[in-house]
Amino acid sequence: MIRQKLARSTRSIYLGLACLSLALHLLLAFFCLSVLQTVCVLPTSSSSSSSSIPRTDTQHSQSISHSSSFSAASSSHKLPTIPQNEEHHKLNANNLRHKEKDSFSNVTEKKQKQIGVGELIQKVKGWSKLEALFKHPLYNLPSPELQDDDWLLRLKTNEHARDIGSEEEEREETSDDDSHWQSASEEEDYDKVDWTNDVDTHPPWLRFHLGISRWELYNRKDPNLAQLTHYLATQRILGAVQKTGGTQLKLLISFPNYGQALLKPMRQSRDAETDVNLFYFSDFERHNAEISAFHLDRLLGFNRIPPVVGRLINVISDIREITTDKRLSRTFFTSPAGNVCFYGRCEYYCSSEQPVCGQPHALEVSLAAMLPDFTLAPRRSWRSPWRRSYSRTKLAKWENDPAYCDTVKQKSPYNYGTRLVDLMDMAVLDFLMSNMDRHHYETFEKFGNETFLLHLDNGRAFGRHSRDEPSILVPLQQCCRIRRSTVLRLTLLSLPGFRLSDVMRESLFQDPLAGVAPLLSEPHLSALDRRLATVLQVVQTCQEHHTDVIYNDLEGYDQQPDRGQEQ
Ligand SMILES: Nc1ncnc2c1ncn2[C@@H]1O[C@H](COP(=O)(O)OP(=O)(O)OP(=O)(O)O)[C@@H](O)[C@H]1O
Ligand SMILES: [Mn+2]
Repeated sequence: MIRQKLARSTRSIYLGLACLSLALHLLLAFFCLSVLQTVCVLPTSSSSSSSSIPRTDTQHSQSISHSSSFSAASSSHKLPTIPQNEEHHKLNANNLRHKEKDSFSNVTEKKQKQIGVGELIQKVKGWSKLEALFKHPLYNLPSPELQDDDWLLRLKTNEHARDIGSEEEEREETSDDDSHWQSASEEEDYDKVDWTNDVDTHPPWLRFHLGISRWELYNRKDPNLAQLTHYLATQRILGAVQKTGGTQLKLLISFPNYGQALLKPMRQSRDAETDVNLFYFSDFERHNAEISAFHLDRLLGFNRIPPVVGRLINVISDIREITTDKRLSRTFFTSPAGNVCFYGRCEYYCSSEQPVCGQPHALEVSLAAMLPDFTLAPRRSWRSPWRRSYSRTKLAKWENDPAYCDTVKQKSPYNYGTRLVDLMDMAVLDFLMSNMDRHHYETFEKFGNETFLLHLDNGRAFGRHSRDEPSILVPLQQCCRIRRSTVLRLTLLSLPGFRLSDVMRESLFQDPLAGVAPLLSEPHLSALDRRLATVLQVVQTCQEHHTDVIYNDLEGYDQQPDRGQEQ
C-alpha cells in the first residue's frame, strides 16, 4: 500500500519534471528563433538592417515627441532629458556582424573577436549610445516640407515623358508603360537594365541619387542608406580606371548595375601620424579618413558627405585584371617583398618610389558613393573665404586680419541665408577631424544659394591626434555665429551619455574594415572629445562678447507648449 502510494507520487513528480523541462525547452527554442532572426536579416529590398554596414534607425523611426523635455536655450544650452545612468552591457559582437562571408570577411570576423570591439560598446537603458543619440529629438527634427524643385532629380512621369516625346515614342510607351530605362544593348558583364518607375526596381545607388534634396544629401532614416553601403561593400567590381581631378591617385570603380564609387587606397599605416615637417597639402590622403569623415558628419546631424564604406579588395582581380586604363595597368609591379603594387599617374605620389601595395594582393580601400553625373546634376565649386595660401612662405589674408569676417559677411552669398552658418558647420567638422585641406566646397547648381554644402574630399583629415590645429576654427572665432541646432548637438555629444568618442567608435564599428583594425585608434577618438570641448569653449567666449552668436534655426520649436522655460 505504502509502496503503491510512493510509486504514484514519484510518477507524478517525474511527470511534473517532464512538463517543466518541455516548457523550458519550448521557451529556449522560441528565444533562439527570435534571436537568430534578428541576427541573420540580410538587407534586401524588404529588410534593411545588416551588421557590417551603417544601420539607419528606420525600424525605430518615431515621430518626434513634442512632449519631450526638449528645451534648448540658446544661451544656457538647457537640453532634453539625457540618460545619465550608464548601464554597461556587453554587446555580442555577432549582432554586429554580417552573415555573408568571403575570404576577406573571414579574416575580418577573426580579428573582430581578437579585438573584442563589441565589448567596448556600452548600452544606456537598453540602447547603445549611438541608438540613444539617433532617438534624441535633436536628431529627429521634422524636415521642411519639400516641393518638387527641392529634389535634385525627379523621375519623369509617364505623362511628362509623353508631353515631350515624339508621337512615335508615344506609341511605344503605350505598349510598355514603364520602359524608360530598358536598355537595348547589353554590355558585357553589366546587368540588363530593367528599372521602372517603381522604386523597388531601382538599384541602391539610383535610390540614393533620387533621395538628394535641397537640404541634405541623404535622410539618415532612409533604409536605402544601409543597402547602399552594403552594395558598395559587396558588389562585384567590373571596372577600375583612374579618376581625373584632384592631385592624388584615386580610381573610379564600376559595378554590374551601373553604380560607381570613388576609391581611395590605403597608403600608409593607419596610425602613422602626419610628419611634423610636412605641409598639410603634402600629406598622403587616408582611406580611413574618408570613412571616418562620413560617420562623423552623420553623427553631427549634417548628412552632407556621400556614404563611404571600407572594403578589402584584391589588387589583381579587382584592378589589374579588369582595368581598361593603360596608364594605370602599366604601373603594376611586384615588390621585393612579393607584394603586388601600382602607382598610377597623378600630380602627387604617383611614382614607383611611393607605390600603393597589397599584402600580397589584399588592399584596404575606401569607396564613396558617386554623386549624380555632372550632366544630370551640375555642381558649383566655391573657393572657401578661409582658404589657406598653399604656399610655404605666404600667409592668407584671414590669418592676419582679426576683422576678416566683417568683409566676408558683407559679400554675396555670405550676406544672406544660411551660407555663413553653413561654413561654420564645416569649420567645426574640419576642426574636429583636423582637416586643413578645405580649399573649396561644392553645391548643386540647381538649388542656387539656398542649399546645403557638400563636404567632399576628406582624405587629409585624421592625420594627427596628438595636436589640435586651432587655425581651422578661426572662421568661428572671427564670425562668432553658429546654428543653434549645431551647438545643441555638440553639447549633447559632450555629455557622458552620448560622448562623441563613444558614438564614433560604435558607428565606425559598423564598417566592414573595423574587423581588420579599428578605423580610428583610441588616441584619435579621445582627440575628438578634446576638440569638441574646445569648440564649445569658443562658442562660450563668443557669447561673452557678442549678443547675436546663435542663429536660431529651431524657431518653430520654441512655440511648443512645454518649451516655455527657455530664454
Ligand atoms: N563622391 C563623389 N562623387 C562625385 N564626385 C566626387 C566625389 N568625391 C569627390 N568628387 C569630385 O572629385 C574631385 C576630386 O576628388 P578629391 O577632391 O577627393 O581628390 P583629391 O585628389 O583629394 O583633390 P585635392 O588634391 O584637390 O585635395 C572633387 O573635386 C570632386 O568634385
Ligand atoms: Mn584631397
